[in-house]
Amino acid sequence: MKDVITVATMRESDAHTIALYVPSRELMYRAAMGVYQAVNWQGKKVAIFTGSGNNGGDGYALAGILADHSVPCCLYQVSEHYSEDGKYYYDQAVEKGVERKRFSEGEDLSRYDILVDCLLGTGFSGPVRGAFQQAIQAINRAKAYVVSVDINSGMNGDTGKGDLVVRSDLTVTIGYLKAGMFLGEAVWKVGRLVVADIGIRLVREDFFLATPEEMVFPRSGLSLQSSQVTMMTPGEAESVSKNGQTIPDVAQEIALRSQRLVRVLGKHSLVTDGYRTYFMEEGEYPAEIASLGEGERKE
Ligand SMILES: NC(=O)C1=CN([C@@H]2O[C@H](COP(=O)(O)OP(=O)(O)OC[C@H]3O[C@@H](n4cnc5c(N)ncnc54)[C@H](O)[C@@H]3O)[C@@H](O)[C@H]2O)[C@@H](O)CC1
Ligand SMILES: [K+]
Repeated sequence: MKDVITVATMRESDAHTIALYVPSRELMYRAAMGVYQAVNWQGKKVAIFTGSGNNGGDGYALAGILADHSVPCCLYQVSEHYSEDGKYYYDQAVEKGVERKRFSEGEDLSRYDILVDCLLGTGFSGPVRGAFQQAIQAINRAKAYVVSVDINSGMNGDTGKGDLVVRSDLTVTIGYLKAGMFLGEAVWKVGRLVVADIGIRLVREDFFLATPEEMVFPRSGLSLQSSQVTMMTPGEAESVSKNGQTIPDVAQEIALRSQRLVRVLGKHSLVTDGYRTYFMEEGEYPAEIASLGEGERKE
């Protein structure tokens, strides 16, 4: 079972891990290494777009790792500000001779094979401001393969919403899957999704991505083992409604994104096939689900 968490949980878990277990600089290096390992960079021309926070810092650390592996890359800085750890890895990248540019509108990006989006991560809120708007537009216009780090820039990590959002071919999310990646418009913005495990200790669990074997209906013992079923969200109604969504909304959207059945556990359970959402009293299950076939009944 994989955890799917909110931005608040991610940020609290980051802080908890840094306070007790792993220095933040080490976590940033691990994040960048996770991105490095998720992509085949050899022979590619790479541009990394960096913002002002630690998401930008991941980009600076990645630039250093690429330099160590003789992959040419250019840093496009969209802000002149750095986080503390970001500045550390920026200085390292400079020492390693990485090319750097201030991003300006109308930049010709046609020579790059891969664009890396390190503009905005879990610290993003509100509408995209200033030069970040032009940078997101430029990334989305380009023909290159786009890799978003942690969260597609401009996307709300809890709701999947955003007026101006990077469209990625691959999103390497740091630590844990974020709920917004399965909701709303995220369906159209996130290509492939992978998780880079960097050793973050979770402070709480919000949602789960479950294996089919974990989808056993009470009383009947019906187990949905078909490949159609992998997602389960026992998220608390309270935390879901913070995003202005009802539980059926959340389940339905996650189902649409994942093309899987979704079950929200609780006193009343809920199952959706991506088109319709079924409410169930404890111990019940809808006839449509039951008719999935004998072969799918648990022995
Ligand atoms: N130490 C940690 O907490 C770790 C953080 N990591 C990375 O750091 C990210 C979080 O870093 P931060 O908390 O610094 O936040 P971000 O880097 O996501 O963004 C914060 C920056 O964006 C700016 N910003 C916020 N909203 C904006 C808007 N609407 N328009 C334009 N600019 C806006 C803020 O002024 C701030 O400078 C994660 O997504 C992840 O990529 C990873 O390196 C792992 C460790
Ligand atoms: K990003």
